[in-house]
Amino acid sequence: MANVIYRKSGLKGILQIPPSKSAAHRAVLCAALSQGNCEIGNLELSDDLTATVNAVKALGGIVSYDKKRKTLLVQSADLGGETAEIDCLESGSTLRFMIPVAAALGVKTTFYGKGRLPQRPLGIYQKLLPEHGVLLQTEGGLPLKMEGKLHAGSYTLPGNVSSQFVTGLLLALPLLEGDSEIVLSSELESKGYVDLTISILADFGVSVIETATGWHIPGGQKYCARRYMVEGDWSQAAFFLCLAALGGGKIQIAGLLESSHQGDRACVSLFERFGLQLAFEDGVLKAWNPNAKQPFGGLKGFAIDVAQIPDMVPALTVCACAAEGETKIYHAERLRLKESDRLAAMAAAMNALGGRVTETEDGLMIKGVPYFSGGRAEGRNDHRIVMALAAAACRSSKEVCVTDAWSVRKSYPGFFEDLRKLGGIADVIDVG
Ligand SMILES: O=C(O)C1=C[C@@H](OP(=O)(O)O)[C@@H](O)[C@H](O)C1
Ligand SMILES: C=C(OP(=O)(O)O)C(=O)O
Repeated sequence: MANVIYRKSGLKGILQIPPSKSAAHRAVLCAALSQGNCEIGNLELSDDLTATVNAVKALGGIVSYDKKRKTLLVQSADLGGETAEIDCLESGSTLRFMIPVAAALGVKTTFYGKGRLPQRPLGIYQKLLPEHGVLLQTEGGLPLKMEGKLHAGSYTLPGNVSSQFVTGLLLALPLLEGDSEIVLSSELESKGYVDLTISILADFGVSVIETATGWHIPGGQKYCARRYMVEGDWSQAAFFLCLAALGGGKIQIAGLLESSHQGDRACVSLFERFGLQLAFEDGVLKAWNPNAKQPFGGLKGFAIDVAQIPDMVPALTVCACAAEGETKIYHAERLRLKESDRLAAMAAAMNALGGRVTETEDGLMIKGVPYFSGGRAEGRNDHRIVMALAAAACRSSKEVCVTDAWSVRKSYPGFFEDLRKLGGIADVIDVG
């Protein structure tokens, strides 16, 4: 167990944003399912990515990581086998992507996980997979035992529980003999993640056709091996935009794709709306707040619909706490089902640091305060909570102490180091 102590400091400089965890999960699976050798460049082994790489190995994949070149080599191998054990650690993506993939390969698999993963929803697969030839057995959550081979057909599911079910099916169904349909019975949320899936599938030669209610997926397709470079992570960029908004110094972020399919690139317009200055020049996103010394840093609150961008909420909440007036964050129900209940976690953390946040059924109501007191907040073993709270130190009279520091390894192992490179103070203290 470790705490991180964030202290106020001048932040400025340039940082290389880490590769997108979401894009990397997809690229690793597409590469593993292809016939041939693939190199995936710009890949970092966060804990979540490690879970997906180990899942591929459990299904017979031959994978090696060159740390120096940040490159994963996925050698040609037929995935499959009779049985497998897959430990998804705390990664919802790994679990929800691997279930249909292993089912399409007909591998009798037991899935494990830890932290909050066993409580995160799986009901959609528990209903859909038995309708298509696959038996799922659990005494509640994980471990989950799966047996049978997935059949092509029509898959009807709601779009507002987790887009990861749609992505899992989109990865698996092209492997089946016949054609399949995915039919959405309610509007799709987190749509950007599905767009990202479809674009990476296309990069590996797999096509799906959008229909009025979902997608038509031709069966019998082959994933084509290729060299792939993972783009930068927009969800991680948001923490640095928040730091620029509250801290004032110019932060430059390299490695982001302006035309990305990641829905979280919406952080640009959202932080701009708060009052942050932003410019994308020569592939570098530059962010600064010339009014940082004014009361509320010249930032103003507003209402934000986060149905498509759930991972933005922790960073947006910290910024809103420092912005004048009220900010309403809504359509955020699914945040209660992530690594922590992120609505409860952010409300408790910011209130402990001197913010004014109230939980609503589907989000948060935030009243801005000119300064925070600082103090101690619970990270709740949630990487995005721990990273978001770094920015609170820019406006706090005392230091900000956050528990569960190393949860950042789930998606961004180098977060504290990158923060320090910009002049930030983040001291990690082992507390046994
Ligand atoms: O597909 C993905 O890579 C992800 C989808 C999102 O989940 P939901 O679709 O459950 O919102 C997001 O929160 C998660 O961090 C990554
Ligand atoms: C919720 C997240 O990931 P996952 O669903 O893959 O665990 C996340 O990275 O914030």
